Amino acid sequence: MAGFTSLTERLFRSIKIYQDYLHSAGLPQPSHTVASSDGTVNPAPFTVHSLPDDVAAALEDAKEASHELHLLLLSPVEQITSFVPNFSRTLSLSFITKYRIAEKLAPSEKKSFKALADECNLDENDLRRMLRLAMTDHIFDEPERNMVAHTKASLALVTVPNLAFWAEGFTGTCASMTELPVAMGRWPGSEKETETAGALYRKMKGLPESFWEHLKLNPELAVKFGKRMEFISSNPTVAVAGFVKAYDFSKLPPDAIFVDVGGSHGKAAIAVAETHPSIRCIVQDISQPTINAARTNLPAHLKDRVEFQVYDFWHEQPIKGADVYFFRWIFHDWSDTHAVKLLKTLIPSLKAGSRVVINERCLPSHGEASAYKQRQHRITDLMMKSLANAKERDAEEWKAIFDATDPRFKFQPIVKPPGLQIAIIEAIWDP
Ligand SMILES: C[S@@+](CC[C@H](N)C(=O)[O-])C[C@H]1O[C@@H](n2cnc3c(N)ncnc32)[C@H](O)[C@@H]1O
Repeated sequence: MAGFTSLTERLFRSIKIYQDYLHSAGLPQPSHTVASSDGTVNPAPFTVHSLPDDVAAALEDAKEASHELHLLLLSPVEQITSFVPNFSRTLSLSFITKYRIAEKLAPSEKKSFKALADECNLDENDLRRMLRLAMTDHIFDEPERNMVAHTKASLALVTVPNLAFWAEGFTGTCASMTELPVAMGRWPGSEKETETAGALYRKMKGLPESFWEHLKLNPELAVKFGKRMEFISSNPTVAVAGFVKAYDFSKLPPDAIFVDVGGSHGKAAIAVAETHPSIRCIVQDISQPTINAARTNLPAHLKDRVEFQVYDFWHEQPIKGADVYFFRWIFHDWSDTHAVKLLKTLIPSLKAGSRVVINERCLPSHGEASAYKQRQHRITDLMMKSLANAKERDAEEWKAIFDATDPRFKFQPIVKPPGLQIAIIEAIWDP
């Protein structure tokens, strides 16, 4: 664990690199204030500017050092008590997204709490109290008493595609996650998707206990879920482009067959086909409407090389002898027992040398990453637990599910491309 002085020096050094770059590139210094030119869609919502690699690394380093420094500045008691505000802050975001408050305000407009409350059919005092809490995170501003204006963060809820859907869903998931301690005590080690924090929460609301059942019965939620996934995929540290760049395609025959299992709209397959002109891709998904939409939206020049197929991955894999069976964000939705079952459905279709390639998180092992770098992995892991008794896995757990399925799977070294949150996990079939 780094000490106070070294963290301060790191912070000073990395901020200087970032500031010098902004200065030399003629870019504005960081601020929360909406500039007159703001209000347009930011094509790269996760970064304010597109930065050279070394400057992006310095910025990341500054975030990490300031996070650790902040924790060192708190007393041990404050470290504990600061958890309460952390949780409450999600409530104001939940309120803002539920009532679409950000959309009611133009980029450079000032509007009274009263006018906003009237537009949302809410009580003025309730709205003021929630927004004033959000303002402590610089989400909205009160430039003069009782008047509300956008900050860059509140405006992002309007201009960044699907961010508001993601925030609404995420704050809802946080609410159901509060049942985790109860669920873990009631059903220790359960792998059933109906014995979860989410199930307890949904039951209280009279909804189906299984998340997947809930999604199936609620088309409106399914659409929102798709939008949230799209937002998550727009994060460059998890985007499919990162996989395409990092995976060594030279290992495959030039005319390889690449099956994107549970591939949704086929983003991964399309990216592979675009960059590798002789690879043929098949996208499989259980959802007929998803496959229909994906077919309609496929760029015309890929029609010969990207096919779509409705398929339920709990049944035997219909594409025999493919070179790659690719799974992105599939295994983390399922417990270990299910993961083994899923791998077994592939076995009758594998040829010698077929590869199972998984593009998901690989949790850091002990001492591998700082607390700051671990946090998002740990949150996602518990989110999957609360959703369906599913999980994120570390390197040992990934190997264990292949070993438990069949010793003919030869597990390969896991690749963790620098700057990406998601890893490449691979096993080769060796009969
Ligand atoms: C978390 S999304 C991942 C989508 C895609 N791989 C990606 O990276 O964006 C899970 C996908 O699995 C699909 N799915 C769920 N159960 C399935 C099943 N039994 N068979 C095939 N696909 C399934 C869903 O329809 C959804 O598109």
